[in-house]
Amino acid sequence: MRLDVVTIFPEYLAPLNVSLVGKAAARGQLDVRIHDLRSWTHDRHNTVDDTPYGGGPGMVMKPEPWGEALDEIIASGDGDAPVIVVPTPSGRPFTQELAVELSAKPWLVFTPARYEGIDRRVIEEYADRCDLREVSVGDYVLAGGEAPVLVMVEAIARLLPGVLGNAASHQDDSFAPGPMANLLEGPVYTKPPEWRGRGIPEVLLSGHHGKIARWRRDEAFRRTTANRPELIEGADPAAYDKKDREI
Ligand SMILES: COC(=O)COc1cccc(COC(=O)c2cn[nH]c2)c1
Repeated sequence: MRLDVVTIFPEYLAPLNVSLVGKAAARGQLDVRIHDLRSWTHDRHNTVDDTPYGGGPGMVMKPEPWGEALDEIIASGDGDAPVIVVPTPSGRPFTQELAVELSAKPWLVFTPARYEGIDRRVIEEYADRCDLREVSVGDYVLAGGEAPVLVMVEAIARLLPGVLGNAASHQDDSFAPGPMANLLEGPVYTKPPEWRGRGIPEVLLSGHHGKIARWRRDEAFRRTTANRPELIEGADPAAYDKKDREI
């Protein structure tokens, strides 16, 4: 997978060259290219923003630098068009499902904005030419889209085959499809068997895999009901019972 990011803060994306994503890039599974938007400005001050038409607070990112940047990046591909991902509070929610969909794409271009956002005509121009997704990582407003890019790239890259150590790990992800879909993960424990007077739930020491699976499902239900009740109506308890019978 090729990943391009266009930003006025390239140093903000440095973490993409370390840990999980860094290793995948080193192994050639990921081709990460960080671009400084100001490379496509031509004035003495490398201007990327201007005052908003219609007035109002803050500044808007000018269309010209984005247009030159995206034209050059898209032209550098060997024919196929990238999916352009625009982090924005007003986008569709970033979900595990979307992470899975994007992890199957050969090329993603992220366009994190600063200020009050990018001139709308840039989005219209590239939505006409590419598969463009406006995506929100949460219902809050950040100073820029760079942190959302780090979040989305990590969620996507860990799904790439061989990038996450144990391939089985993401079957049990929260929100992963299947009978445990839409449930939050339950609690996890490891050695020592007692820590500050706190032990381990007996069932986890029983070696009875059926009981352990049921306990984990019940704990996931309990935690989801407590923290994210809105996810429960999507769950189908009958599917869980069927799953237990299969064990
Ligand atoms: C067309 O899209 C744009 O112009 C982007 O506009 C903005 C405006 C303000 C802030 C941001 C950065 O993203 C977030 O704050 C964000 C993403 N997810 N949750 C919060 C982006």
